Amino acid sequence: MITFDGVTKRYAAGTAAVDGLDLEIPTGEITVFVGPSGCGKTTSLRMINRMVDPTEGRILLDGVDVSTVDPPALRRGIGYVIQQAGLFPHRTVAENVATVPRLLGWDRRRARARALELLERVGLEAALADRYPSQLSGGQQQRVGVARALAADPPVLLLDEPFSAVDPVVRASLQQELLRLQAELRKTIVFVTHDIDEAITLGDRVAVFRTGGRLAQLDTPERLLAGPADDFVREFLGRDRGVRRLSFVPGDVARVRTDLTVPVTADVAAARAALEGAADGGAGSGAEEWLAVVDPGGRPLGWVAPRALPGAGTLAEARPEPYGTFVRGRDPLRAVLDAALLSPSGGAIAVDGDGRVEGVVTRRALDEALARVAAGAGEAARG
Ligand SMILES: Nc1ncnc2c1ncn2[C@@H]1O[C@H](COP(=O)(O)OP(=O)(O)OP(=O)(O)O)[C@@H](O)[C@H]1O
Repeated sequence: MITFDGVTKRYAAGTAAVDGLDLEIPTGEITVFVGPSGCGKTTSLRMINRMVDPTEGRILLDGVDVSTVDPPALRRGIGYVIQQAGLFPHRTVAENVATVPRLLGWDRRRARARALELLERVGLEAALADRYPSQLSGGQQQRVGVARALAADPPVLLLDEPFSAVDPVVRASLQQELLRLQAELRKTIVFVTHDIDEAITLGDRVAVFRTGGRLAQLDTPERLLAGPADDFVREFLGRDRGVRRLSFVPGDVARVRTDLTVPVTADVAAARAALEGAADGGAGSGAEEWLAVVDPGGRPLGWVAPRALPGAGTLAEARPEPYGTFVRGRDPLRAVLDAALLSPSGGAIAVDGDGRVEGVVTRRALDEALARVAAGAGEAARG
């Protein structure tokens, strides 16, 4: 755990870059510092590894005041990655990654083996190990930067806008890669960005800073989206806050019905009987619900409206309409909504991890789920 205890930083010019910061950063989680330019994110980050020392207050790392620790010793336990990766241009990729192990006295062979292992971990081919940084793409350089920071297996990682110099597609893949790595490594990560979407994607908790180096709100992404503390945070979170919040609500809050799925080989009379049965089953208005037609392998073929059922024969005579799917038990409610918006039925087809149909979320069930989420947002806002 990293604790900021009444931390203020004033540079010579006078005004505070960071002002009275109290903050706890839990072990094994990603905490993101986000806020507009100049709000003191980088200064706060650099006080953790003593690249900057506070004017007032203390920073504790697992209870130890970092001002009492010799900076080189402190930094051995803290990996650090900056924008543009900051690689040594005249050292190869493997030498860059092996820098800290070599400083720690590892022999050349062991340090190289560790470097190669880490390059693989961050998704780089071993063939890149003997190139120089200038021979890599921006995204590859950032991966090397992350590998280098991980080389001595430090418990803490400080990442200062590490992905901001790469294009959005590469950036999204680096973000996913970091989340995958973190699921394995469980480091204590402090990540600085000015991009609120990046903060929401990566953070277990997000600290929103306002200009003047003050903390505006510290919360989980979900709670931040549901209940911004004030107008500054609300503005900073930007548009689509309600829909974005659905990414944090499990899709399972929407009830899945199994009585509206019919195989394409079923005959129309049986399908009609299924609809009548659904109506009698207390679920309401079954006779008006659309049916999800599945192929013999259990995969979806599309929706059929009751009024579009053929007069006789099997459902193979019907013309299925477009559909969207979500993976039950995995995807968030946002994916259920998205799937529903791709379907003229207004409902979503639930599939398992192999794409086989498990049931459907009807329009009505989705409405009920959204209403519950909206009620929850009201509670979060009232606090
Ligand atoms: N070495 C320094 N000397 C004087 N002032 C500084 C120094 N470093 C930062 N500042 C000032 O402190 C304030 C906070 O800077 P900091 O770099 O921490 O902000 P930031 O939130 O990381 O901004 P950005 O997103 O633009 O990088 C700014 O007003 C900046 O001008």
